[in-house]
Amino acid sequence: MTRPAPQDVRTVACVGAGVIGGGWVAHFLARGYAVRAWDPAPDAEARLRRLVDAAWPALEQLGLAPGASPARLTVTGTLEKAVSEAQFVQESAPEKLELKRELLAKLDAATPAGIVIASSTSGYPMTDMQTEAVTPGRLIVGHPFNPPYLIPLVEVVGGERTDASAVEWASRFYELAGKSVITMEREVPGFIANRLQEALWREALHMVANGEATVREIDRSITEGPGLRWAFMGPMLTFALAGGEGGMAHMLDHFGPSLKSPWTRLEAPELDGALYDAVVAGCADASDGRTIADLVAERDQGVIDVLRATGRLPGTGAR
Ligand SMILES: NC(=O)C1=CN([C@@H]2O[C@H](COP(=O)(O)OP(=O)(O)OC[C@H]3O[C@@H](n4cnc5c(N)ncnc54)[C@H](O)[C@@H]3O)[C@@H](O)[C@H]2O)C=CC1
Ligand SMILES: C[N+](C)(C)CC(=O)CC(=O)[O-]
Repeated sequence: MTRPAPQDVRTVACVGAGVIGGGWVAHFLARGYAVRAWDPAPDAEARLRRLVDAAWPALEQLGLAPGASPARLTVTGTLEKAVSEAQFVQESAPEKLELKRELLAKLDAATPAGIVIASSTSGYPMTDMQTEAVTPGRLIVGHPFNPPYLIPLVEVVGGERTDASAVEWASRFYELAGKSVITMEREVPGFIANRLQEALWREALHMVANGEATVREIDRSITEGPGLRWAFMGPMLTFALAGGEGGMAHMLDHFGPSLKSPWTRLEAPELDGALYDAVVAGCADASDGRTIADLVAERDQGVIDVLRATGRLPGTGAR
């Protein structure tokens, strides 16, 4: 067993370096880790370095750990080279179950014994992904939020064959790496936050499909409405306040019966060509000429402003 204490980790490997893998790379670099990354795409290194460069101004605003630098990123030519000296591995390959199964088995074979390997999956249970691994006890889900270098939350959960010690180790490691961790005691479909987001997203798609609301209206309904509260108070306590001095008990007495009103559709809509085109066109319209890079910069600044305003700028921690 070569698992270091979480506070002794110096080198992490990121396998799969797209939107989320790249975001993890930026996060770990900013936290002062040496990062070894591997991605099979021919243009992966250039893409990854562009992502890190674009994220760095935001990370500088948050405060870098001593010694943190993009120069501590090594992009390797093989998966084996990325993980051979890693003290933690974060997998962020495409969301395809068979691919994840094979990749996690490969990572398990190539990573030194005992080192914890986390998957960024948005929803596959680890039980379904760890089927091919020889030592599945060290495989966990560490589900981040985009961008991982700014959104604190990580949902951590193991599968049926995961050792409890790996879940505990990963939760502590992520905390030390500046994340806000929810450690789940058992596998739940969609984890917690994604299950909530998916419900909202499903209803948004129904409204676009039925011409009930535009993409722009849907986004504004959140940013000018409930989203302002959700940045610092979740939906439960927010609704407790809807009950006035009677709190949640009065809220339930008052509005509980309307839970049965047919406001929501529950079944996902068919993502047919018309809905696909309407959502893509609606987003282009709502972008008002801003490029994806413009929107990333705007989002990053917005998240930093909210974290600062609510007193939640993370400490940088020393390595
Ligand atoms: N995009 C998002 O908002 C979020 C995504 N996730 C999860 O993160 C994971 C990655 O998603 P994205 O970064 O969005 O996808 P992406 O498409 O941006 O990146 C995937 C990367 O994996 C690489 N890749 C392809 N085959 C591979 C293999 N066999 N081994 C290693 N790398 C391989 C691709 O070249 C690509 O660079 C998925 O499991 C996804 O569910 C989690 C949270 C949020
Ligand atoms: C769209 N998504 C399901 C991949 C999103 C996530 O998994 C988390 C996030 O960043 O909102």
